[in-house]
Amino acid sequence: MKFDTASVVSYSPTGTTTRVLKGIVEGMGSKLSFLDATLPEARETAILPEGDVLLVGMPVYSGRIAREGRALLEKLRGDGRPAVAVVVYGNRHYDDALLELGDILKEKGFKVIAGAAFIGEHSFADEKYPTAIGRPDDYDMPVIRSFGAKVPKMLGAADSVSELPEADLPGNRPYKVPSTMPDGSPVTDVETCVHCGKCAAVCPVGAVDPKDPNATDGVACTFCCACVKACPTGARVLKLEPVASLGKKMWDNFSSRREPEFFMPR
Ligand SMILES: Cc1cc2nc3c(=O)[nH]c(=O)nc-3n(C[C@H](O)[C@H](O)[C@H](O)COP(=O)(O)O)c2cc1C
Repeated sequence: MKFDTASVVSYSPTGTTTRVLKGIVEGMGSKLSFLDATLPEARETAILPEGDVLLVGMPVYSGRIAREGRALLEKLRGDGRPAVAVVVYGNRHYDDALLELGDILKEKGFKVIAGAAFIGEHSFADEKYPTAIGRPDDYDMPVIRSFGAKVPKMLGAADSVSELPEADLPGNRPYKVPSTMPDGSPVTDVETCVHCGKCAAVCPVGAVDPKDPNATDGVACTFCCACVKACPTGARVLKLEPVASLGKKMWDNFSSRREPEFFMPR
């Protein structure tokens, strides 16, 4: 099948999903247009991708794809084109997220030919409770590229999209009901804050007031921890309980290394 260009759509508050997608694209070896739709302006002005194949990556939040990412996918139109669904999760599990992503892509008119679940540093990880810290790492990257390399092979083996088999993605319907996060968005230590504004600049939902980071909109906050990870002085932290203990809870229960999984017809 003729395959010249790939389009990539990413939503990635702490950057691990984007790193995974870039690795896949390296493995695919194709020309591409990369849409990082993490920040609100990018989501609003998103120009819908038009490549021969679409690659979509979303982080897993509470066993589902992240809410803001889901809203972005509503804008897509497949017109029968093939798509690859990728979820990135923090070493607990991805539950129904990959199935959900595949279902949305199908609903939008794509043919989902492959899916994968990769592991990324947990949003709540820190030096003390380092769940999946540094992932995707040097062991993951060749695996990620090898997944990418399989995509052009699959496409090349078929004469048309109708000949391409659909991927069977894992998960259950109805999907898991995401747990509601308790109150407790990140706070800023005024003594160590240097007022650089990075916390506000990286927030995917515009919840942080650049003039006063402690005036964070706790309703809009998705607990993605982009602000915490971007803070150059460590002033921005998850401090309020019970959210502050989630990092420890993850480490206590989900520190055994999980490995990437591919779902594509043989
Ligand atoms: C609110 C929230 C919920 C999460 N839920 C899960 C989960 O259900 N399973 C899991 O393994 N990781 C979970 N994570 C971790 C993220 O999926 C993981 O850190 C991912 O790499 C973040 O992607 P990003 O760097 O592209 O933002 C959650 C993170 C957040 C912020």
